Amino acid sequence: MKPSKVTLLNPRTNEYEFLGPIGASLMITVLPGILYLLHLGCTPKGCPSLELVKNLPTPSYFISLFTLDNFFQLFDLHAFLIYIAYLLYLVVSWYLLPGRWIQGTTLRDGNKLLYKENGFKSLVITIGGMLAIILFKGSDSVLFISEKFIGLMTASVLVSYTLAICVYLASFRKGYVLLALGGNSGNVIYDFMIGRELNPRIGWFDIKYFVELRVGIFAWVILNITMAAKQYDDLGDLTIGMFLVILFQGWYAVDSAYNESAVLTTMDITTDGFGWMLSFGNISWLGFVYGLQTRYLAMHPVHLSWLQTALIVCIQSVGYTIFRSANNEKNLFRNDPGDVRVKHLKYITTDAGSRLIISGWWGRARHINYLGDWIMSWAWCLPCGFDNIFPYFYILYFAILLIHRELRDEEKCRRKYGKDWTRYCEIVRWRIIPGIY
Ligand SMILES: NC(=O)C1=CN([C@@H]2O[C@H](COP(=O)(O)OP(=O)(O)OC[C@H]3O[C@@H](n4cnc5c(N)ncnc54)[C@H](OP(=O)(O)O)[C@@H]3O)[C@@H](O)[C@H]2O)C=CC1
Ligand SMILES: CC(C)=CCC[C@@H](C)[C@H]1CC=C2C3=C(CC[C@@]21C)[C@@]1(C)CC[C@H](O)C(C)(C)[C@@H]1CC3
Repeated sequence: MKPSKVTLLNPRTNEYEFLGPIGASLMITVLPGILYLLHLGCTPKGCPSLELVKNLPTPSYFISLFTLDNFFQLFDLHAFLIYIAYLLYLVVSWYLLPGRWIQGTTLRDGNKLLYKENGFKSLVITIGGMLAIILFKGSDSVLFISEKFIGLMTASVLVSYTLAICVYLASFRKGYVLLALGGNSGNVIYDFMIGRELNPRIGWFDIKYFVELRVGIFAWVILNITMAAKQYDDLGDLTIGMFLVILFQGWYAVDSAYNESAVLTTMDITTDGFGWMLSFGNISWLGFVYGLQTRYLAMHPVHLSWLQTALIVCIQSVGYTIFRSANNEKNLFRNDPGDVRVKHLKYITTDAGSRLIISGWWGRARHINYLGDWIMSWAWCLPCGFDNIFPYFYILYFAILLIHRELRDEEKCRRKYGKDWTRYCEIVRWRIIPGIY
């Protein structure tokens, strides 16, 4: 019998990533443990806390974290309701705020989806609202968020797992469903982790796009402002280190929202299904790990010298310049190669139709933008001083993420461009760090 169009569009694939079902099982169980370890292990009394040092995280210690008693200590109904109210706020602001409807890239079924672009407006209003509350009602008016940090984090974990389960189950509904090529292996654990449906939607509401650019990033910014308010409430002043971190990370978040349409060409939107990885990764990991430094500084203020401050500002400036100019160069070249700012760039044509830049930033390394992003992570961590390694976890995590992401992107491009990609790699030999890697 001739396979249906849907079957042809959703071929079964057994090429695993992330070490397949075993890797997926480890991610789904261990990463939440690391999330709690980072925050339960860092307290005002110590970071890591003496309790943690005594109970070194052996497997049995990890398992002991997941007892029902511990869960009910971590679960706070009031915090859960606050988090649900936060999600409702995000959905209502997406719905009510005006915004352009922009097209995504062409899907393999030939369709193009529309996305509402109003994230920047929504984030600016959210930041403005937070600052207005602190200005008019005092820094202590938002401290309930800091006091309920673990409860809010638990709420985010519950929401991320619930959302991933619901989207996974909905991907088996009757009718036409476009699956992610890498998320249709048939292995439940793996497909649940990597994401089975490519673009799960409720009407015009794109779940992946909304989660990718709102839930985690907005929580990150709100928690950072809250930690700064806590430090101000404790000290009567803000240390320069805290100021730098909330400025740099707030800038990164606003920059992401300002360049919202750029996310439509990332592999998360074009290739990956929406599963546990993007659900937990955005909602809980981005939301509660990316602000590790401000939570540390709220508990353990660090005073920087002007020379240290100047050095950190330089590092951020170098990182952001590489990050932003490299991303702009590619995005501009792809959208309008005749633009005066990019028409000088050299490129190679490919049988796939896209052009690959071989000069400028993209002639230095195949993912020079990742290098800029990682350099910025140093500027986010150095303000925490050198008394403790906890805040520097982000640098290690991010290096692993970007190296792995580059390998995934390389595989995607090799499949797409074939010999043209080999030719491109002979011209642009370095992956991320020119002359090194
Ligand atoms: N803070 C965080 O946690 C994270 C941040 N990021 C950041 O997001 C940004 C985007 O990264 P990412 O989503 O991985 O995608 P990239 O912006 O790196 O784009 C990769 C794609 O660009 C195209 N491309 C590759 N080489 C060339 C070239 N020489 N000329 C033209 N086009 C080229 C290919 O797509 P095509 O098929 O169109 O050719 C490739 O798949 C990065 O700056 C990264 O640092 C990313 C992940 C996590
Ligand atoms: C621990 C775990 C499950 C990791 C999953 C990885 C995710 C944390 C990241 C995968 C891709 C991401 C992107 C961003 C944040 C982190 C995750 C979700 C991003 C939204 C950050 C801001 C950038 O400007 C971006 C929009 C380009 C980026 C998109 C990818």
